[in-house]
Amino acid sequence: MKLPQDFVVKYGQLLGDKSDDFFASFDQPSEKGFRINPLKDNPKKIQYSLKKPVEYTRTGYYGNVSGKSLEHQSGYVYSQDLSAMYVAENVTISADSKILDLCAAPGGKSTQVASLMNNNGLLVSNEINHSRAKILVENVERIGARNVIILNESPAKLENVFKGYFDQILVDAPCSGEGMFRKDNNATSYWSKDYPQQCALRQKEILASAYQMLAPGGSIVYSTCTFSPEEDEQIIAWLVEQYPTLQIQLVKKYQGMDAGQPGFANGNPNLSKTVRLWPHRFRGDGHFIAKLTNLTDEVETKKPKKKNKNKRQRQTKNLTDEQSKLWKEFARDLTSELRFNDRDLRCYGGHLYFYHHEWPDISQLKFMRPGLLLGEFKKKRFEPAYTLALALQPQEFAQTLSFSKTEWATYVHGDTVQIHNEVPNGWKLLLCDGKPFAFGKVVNKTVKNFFPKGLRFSQ
Ligand SMILES: C[S@@+](CC[C@H](N)C(=O)[O-])C[C@H]1O[C@@H](n2cnc3c(N)ncnc32)[C@H](O)[C@@H]1O
Repeated sequence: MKLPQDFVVKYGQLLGDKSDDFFASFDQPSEKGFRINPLKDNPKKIQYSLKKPVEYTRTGYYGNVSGKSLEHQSGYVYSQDLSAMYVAENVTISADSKILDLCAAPGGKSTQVASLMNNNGLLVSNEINHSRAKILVENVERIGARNVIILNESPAKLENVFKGYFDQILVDAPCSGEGMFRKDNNATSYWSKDYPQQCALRQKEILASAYQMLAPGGSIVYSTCTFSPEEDEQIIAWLVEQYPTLQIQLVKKYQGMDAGQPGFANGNPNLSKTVRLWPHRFRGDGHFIAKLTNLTDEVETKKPKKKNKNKRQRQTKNLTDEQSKLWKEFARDLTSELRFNDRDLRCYGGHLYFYHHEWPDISQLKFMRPGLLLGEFKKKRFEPAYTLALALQPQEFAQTLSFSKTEWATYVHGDTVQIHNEVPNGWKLLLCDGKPFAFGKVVNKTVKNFFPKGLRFSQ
């Protein structure tokens, strides 16, 4: 690979006699990894080999998964770089954790955190870029978590709502992406000598917002997929100088992982508690990870919320009597805990969501998914969402219908499926190999297709 000349000079100086190995690593293929999803029923019953677990993760394995497989479509597996999958392992998760993933698209880390939360607490997954936020929605919905809100906001806007709120904040920052050179040849074309410094300015702004949203005792996990000291050790050195209540925590180093280098910044010895995953020393594409805990016990008073009368407010209202009746009719086939109390149901523009009544008010923010999408009200009927199907275990819906792999392929392609035995008409949770993958509606031995149009694919 042709690396930018300034890059070669810079890392030649920083790495000395190790730099040849570093440069050579860009010509080696990336080794593949994937994670399984403990939110699913029988998460290990998949076609992929689980013989090679990734030792520094709870759910990671070496190997390649196909984006067109049943396991991928139904959210049982998620393909992820071997170094990227160590980041979320450093987020502390407890039963009622409030967690923010501030720079979340396409969703590698959000899906990992959500899959480890066991549907407890709250994950707010945010992405500033709208088209990337749509991809985030697709990826997060597939894993079937019930405790995720997906937003499309700038970090500064989030501060108005979430000041001092989160126990854990993940900042997987936009960066100069040097760890992407191997995968994406284009990544070298927008790299320049000054690029890391420009990225560092943006990272500081993002972290300043993150700090405002951190609860006393809470932690920030900061990561990049780049090697530049300006965006790694120097950012952490700046952060602890700027916010003295933050203390750098030790990130555990497994085989092939190196300590962050104090000499790459201001010499603060605590920087060696951070971790560097170099591509010539480790099997992934490369990452930097730091964890900092907020040792203050002061809770700043909330800023009063400014009301902007000209701003278009989304319509947020609870259910009409008719909507409530239609939902209850459908929910009879759900297990009792999933019938949801009215106070945990919200309707936005005809779409029904599960939104726990104790979650904060997000009506002034741009949201992509205000909670778990349950379905949509259409002229005097309720149509359950694909998202709900993926959030269910087979035993949680009374009406199921099992498909063969061929029938599954027909359905995800967008076609109807004929059935040969007597099955009562109505909504069915469709299963293949025991895995819920969509809702379908049986009408006189035909399963009408409700697979989302934008997600259809052929084998
Ligand atoms: C490294 S990527 C995140 C990858 C993601 N965490 C994952 O694991 O799939 C960084 C993200 O930050 C977003 N971003 C860019 N500028 C930002 C800003 N000023 N504030 C917050 N996020 C920003 C980018 O759109 C991008 O999606």
